[in-house]
Amino acid sequence: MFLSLTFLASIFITIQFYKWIKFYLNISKIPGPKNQIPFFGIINNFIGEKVGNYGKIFLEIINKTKPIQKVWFGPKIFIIPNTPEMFKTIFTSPYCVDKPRYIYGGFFANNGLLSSNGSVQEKHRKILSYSMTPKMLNQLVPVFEEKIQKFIKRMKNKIDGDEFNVFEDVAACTLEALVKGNFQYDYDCYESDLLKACASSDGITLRRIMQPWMSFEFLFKISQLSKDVKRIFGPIYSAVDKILEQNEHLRIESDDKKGIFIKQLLNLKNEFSEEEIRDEIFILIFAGSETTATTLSMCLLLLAMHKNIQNKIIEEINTKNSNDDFPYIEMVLKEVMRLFPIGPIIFRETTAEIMLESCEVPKNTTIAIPIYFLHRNENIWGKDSNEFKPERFEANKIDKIHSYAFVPFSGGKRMCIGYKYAMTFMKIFIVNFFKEFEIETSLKYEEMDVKVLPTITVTQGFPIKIKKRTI
Ligand code: HEM
Repeated sequence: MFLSLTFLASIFITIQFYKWIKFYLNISKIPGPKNQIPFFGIINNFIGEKVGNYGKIFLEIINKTKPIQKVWFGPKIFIIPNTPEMFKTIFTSPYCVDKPRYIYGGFFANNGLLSSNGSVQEKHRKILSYSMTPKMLNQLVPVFEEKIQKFIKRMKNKIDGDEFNVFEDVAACTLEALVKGNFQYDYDCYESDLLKACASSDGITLRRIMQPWMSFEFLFKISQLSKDVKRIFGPIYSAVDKILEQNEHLRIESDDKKGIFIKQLLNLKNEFSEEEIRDEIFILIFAGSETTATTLSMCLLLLAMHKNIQNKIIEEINTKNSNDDFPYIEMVLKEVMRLFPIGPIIFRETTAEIMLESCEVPKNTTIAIPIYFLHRNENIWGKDSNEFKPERFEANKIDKIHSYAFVPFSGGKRMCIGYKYAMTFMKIFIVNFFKEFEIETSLKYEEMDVKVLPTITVTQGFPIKIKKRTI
C-alpha cells in the first residue's frame, strides 16, 4: 500500500515538474521588460504610488510596439499580445472566455455578467441579450429623448457662463436614462449619492487587485477595503432595493422572452436566484453608466478642441431629420473610442492551452489585452495614429483595416452586451446637444493627461464652455 502510494505520488510530482518546465520553457521565449525583480516582477514600480496612477504605470511599463510580451506581477504572469491577429485568436477562442477571478471577482456582484464565468455567464448572457436587440432599444428611445431634453434644459443655464466640467451632468443624464429605460426606475440622479457612487468608485477595483490576499473572504470582511466598498457602493445597493420594490409585480411566469432588462430578470420562467437578480441590476448600473458618460464627455471635450469637426457635425444635423442615420457622428464616436477606449486594458484567463503566434500559452494563464495600444498602433493606423481624425472611419478606409484592430467594446462571447444601447444613446445625445449649442475649451489636446482607474478618464476633467448655436 505504502509503495503504491509513493509510486503514485512520484508520478504526480514528475508530471507537475514536467508541466512546470514546459511552462517556463514556453514563456522564456516571450520577451518582457528587463528590470523585473524575481518573484515580484514589476510590483516595485507601484510601491509608494497613488492607486489612481496604477493603470497608467502598468501601461507605461508595457512596450507599446512589441507583438507579444510577458510581465511578472508578483508570482502571477501576464501575457500581453499586441496584434489584431492575436486579438482575434483570443476573442474567438472557446478557451479565452473566462475572466480571472482575482481581477474581476471578489467583492461585489460576482453573479453579474461582468465578472461571472462558465455556465452562469452563458445562461445570463443568452437571456439578457434579448433586452438589447434593436427592436427593444427602439422602445427606449422616448426615455432617452426625455432624459436628454432634461439635460439640455440644465445646460441652457450655462450659456455664456464660465468653463465647467461637464462630466457630472452627462453622467446624471446617462444614469437617469439607464435606470428608467432598463428598470422603470424614474429617479432624479443630479447631485445624488447614486451618481457619486457610480461616477467615483475611487479606484476601488484597483485597490482590490493590488491586495491579492483580499480574495480570502475572512480577511476581506475585517479589512478597511470592505468598509470602503460598503460606503462607496452603498447608494447602488439601495437603488437595487428600490428597483426591486417597484417592480415586484413583474415576478410572474411569462412566455414573453423579449422584455426589458428587469422583466427578463424577474420572469420566474428564467429561474434567476435572488442573488443573481441583485447582482445583474448592480452590474448594469455599474457597467453601463460611467462608461457611456465618460465616452460622451470625452467626445464633447474633443469636439470643443476641434472646431472644424464640430462644424461638420452641425452641418450633418442641419441636413438630416432626427430619424435618419448620422454617419459622420458615428465616425466621430468611433474615433473617440479608438483614442480613449473606456477599458484600455482588459483581461482573460485561459481554460486550455492556446497558441498565440508561435507561443504556446498554457492553461490558467492571464492574458492582458492592451486595447489602448492596439488602437494607437502606427503600423495599423498610420503615422497620425495619435491624432483625432474621424475620417479614418470612412468605409473605403476602415475596410482596409483588420476587423480586430478596433475593439472598444472588446469582442467575442464577452463583448459588451450594451454596445448597441450605448451607440444608440450616444448618437441621440450628440444630435440633440448640437442642435442647441456650440462649445469650446481652453484645454489643449496635447495637454490631456489620461488616468486609468481602471476605466479611462482625464486628470483635468472635461472642461467646456457653452454658447448658443449660431450656424
Ligand atoms: C461607450 C459605452 C461603453 C463601452 C465603451 C463599453 C465597453 C465595454 C467593454 C470593453 C467590456 C468588456 C470588459 C472586460 O472584458 O473587462 C464591456 C462589458 C460589459 N458591458 Fe459595456 N461598455 C459601454 C456601455 C455599456 C452599457 C450602456 C451597458 C449596459 C446597458 C454595458 C454593459 C456591459 C456588461 C454587462 C458587460 C459584461 C459583458 C459580459 O462579460 O458578458 N456597457 N463593456
